[in-house]
Amino acid sequence: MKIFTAAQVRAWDAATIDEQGISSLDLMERAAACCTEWLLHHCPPDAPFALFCGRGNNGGDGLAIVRQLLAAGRSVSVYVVQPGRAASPDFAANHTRLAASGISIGAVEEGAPLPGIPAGSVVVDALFGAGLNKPLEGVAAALTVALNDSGASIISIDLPSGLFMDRPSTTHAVIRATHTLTFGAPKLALLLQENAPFIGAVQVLGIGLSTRFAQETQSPYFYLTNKEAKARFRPRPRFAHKGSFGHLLLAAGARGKMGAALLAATAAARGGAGLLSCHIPRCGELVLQTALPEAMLATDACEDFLTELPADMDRYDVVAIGPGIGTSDPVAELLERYLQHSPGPMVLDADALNILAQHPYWLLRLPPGSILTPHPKEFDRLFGTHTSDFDRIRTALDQAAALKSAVLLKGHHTFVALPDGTGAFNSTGNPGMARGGSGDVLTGLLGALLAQGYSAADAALLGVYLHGAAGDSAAAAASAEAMLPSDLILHLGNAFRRLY
Ligand SMILES: NC(=O)C1=CN([C@@H]2O[C@H](COP(=O)(O)OP(=O)(O)OC[C@H]3O[C@@H](n4cnc5c(N)ncnc54)[C@H](OP(=O)(O)O)[C@@H]3O)[C@@H](O)[C@H]2O)[C@@H](O)CC1
Ligand SMILES: Nc1ncnc2c1ncn2[C@@H]1O[C@H](COP(=O)(O)OP(=O)(O)O)[C@@H](O)[C@H]1O
Ligand SMILES: [K+]
Repeated sequence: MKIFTAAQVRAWDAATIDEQGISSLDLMERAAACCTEWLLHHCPPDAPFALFCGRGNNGGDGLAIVRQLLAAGRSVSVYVVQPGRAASPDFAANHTRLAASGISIGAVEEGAPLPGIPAGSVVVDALFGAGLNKPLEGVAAALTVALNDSGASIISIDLPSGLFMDRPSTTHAVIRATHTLTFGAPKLALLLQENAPFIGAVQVLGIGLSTRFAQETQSPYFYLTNKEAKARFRPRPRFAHKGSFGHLLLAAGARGKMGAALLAATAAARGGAGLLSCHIPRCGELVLQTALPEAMLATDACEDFLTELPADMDRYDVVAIGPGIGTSDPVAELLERYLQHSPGPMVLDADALNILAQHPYWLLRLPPGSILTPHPKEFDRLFGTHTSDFDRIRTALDQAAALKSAVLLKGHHTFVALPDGTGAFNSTGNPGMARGGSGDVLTGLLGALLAQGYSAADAALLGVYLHGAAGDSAAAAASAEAMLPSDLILHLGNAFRRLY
């Protein structure tokens, strides 16, 4: 599913109107009907609604929703911000239709007291949507702050008012929605970690926008859903043998951090690598051999941490390195040797990324076709401080192209920057995965997918999707509260089955 810019969203509406021979007012009615249906199904049956409308088409949606809620027999109050000022034609048409019903339409005016919100009301925010072109100020900003402070549930139509679609919004007043009902496809701003305080739970409402426009219009960003993951998945051929699926070398662990190595190794084994060898310090030998008999060991001479390259590096196809290795000087020197001698693409995670942050020019040695898996802190250590996620995703795309590798930015909607200049936001995963160890599982899985011959782009997209899907399966079984990162590994089978 593609993610469009504000200009493309406007063009999408226009193409739909043109293609379907309908008026923009008809499309507004359809969008409003989808919102009304959602509200009727998801809000308490006896809750009164309080709608706050701007004077653009977002406000027009709001007025149409009011009319539809009234027709459904619900109690509704409605306010328009500065109603005497210029309005869009479709707003005006809906205003006339609503006024004809006899309902009193309140006004929110500069300098006048703001309307009170009866306890238990559901607030619907239809102030501004995709047309926002400057930060909220004056009465709109004051109303936004008051609605946020009211404690009421707020359902935002299309976007939380005050949130820009494709640039940062963190320094001015923005509605803090409980739910955002957005039209057609998720918008860029709704996928970024920095906007988490504003967007609440996002619901994408299909309002029958043109599929032809969506297919034909280019966008650098897409939403990684089951469809995109399935398109990249290759089932194991019936006559395959273990040599068909590559040999992964996983370099992980140090004293006290062997859990990270075990999680990554088990995920690599379940992720489908044909052969798995683990380069671990001596202290981990017994636990690895006992807990994961499927793994071969390339045990380091050092008891407590990794110090030397395993012999015969050519035996391996892919190297995954980082979970739990520490950042001491000997380990850093070893990472440099790994970068020099890796026989194929690499997955770099955790401490490997922190070491690289200290030696950024080592990145030049990264084999093309590799995958870097930073979370936002590791990302900033590696590529410099960023003040916004919009900048981070741009840097990720630049780095992916320069390194000819995939660069992740992990989070609720992990961003996968691909070497071809496009990037995907993941649709799977849940807060039960916000635990130490979840990232180690991803590293093992990505290594296994690379070992099986997937390109960096396909491995990164599939790995991130499967990891989140395993998380969703684990949460369904054990709850987001009680699930463990090791449950992700047990549920990888369910995740793979979603791709059949
Ligand atoms: N047929 C369609 O297209 C459909 C559209 N749909 C709906 O339309 C929404 C987009 O509507 P929209 O383009 O009219 O913009 P909207 O967000 O209502 O803003 C209104 C105007 O406010 C102004 N303004 C901007 N920032 C401001 C600020 N900070 N403070 C004060 N004023 C500010 C600015 O006008 P300006 O001031 O620049 O003259 C802007 O034009 C979309 O999100 C969806 O809900 C659906 O019905 C589906 C069919
Ligand atoms: N709220 C969340 N929603 C979805 N996925 C999440 C969430 N929190 C964490 N994750 C996922 O869990 C993993 C955590 O990785 P990381 O931060 O490296 O942790 P660690 O290496 O300590 O386990 C990432 O893949 C991330 O996308
Ligand atoms: K809105």
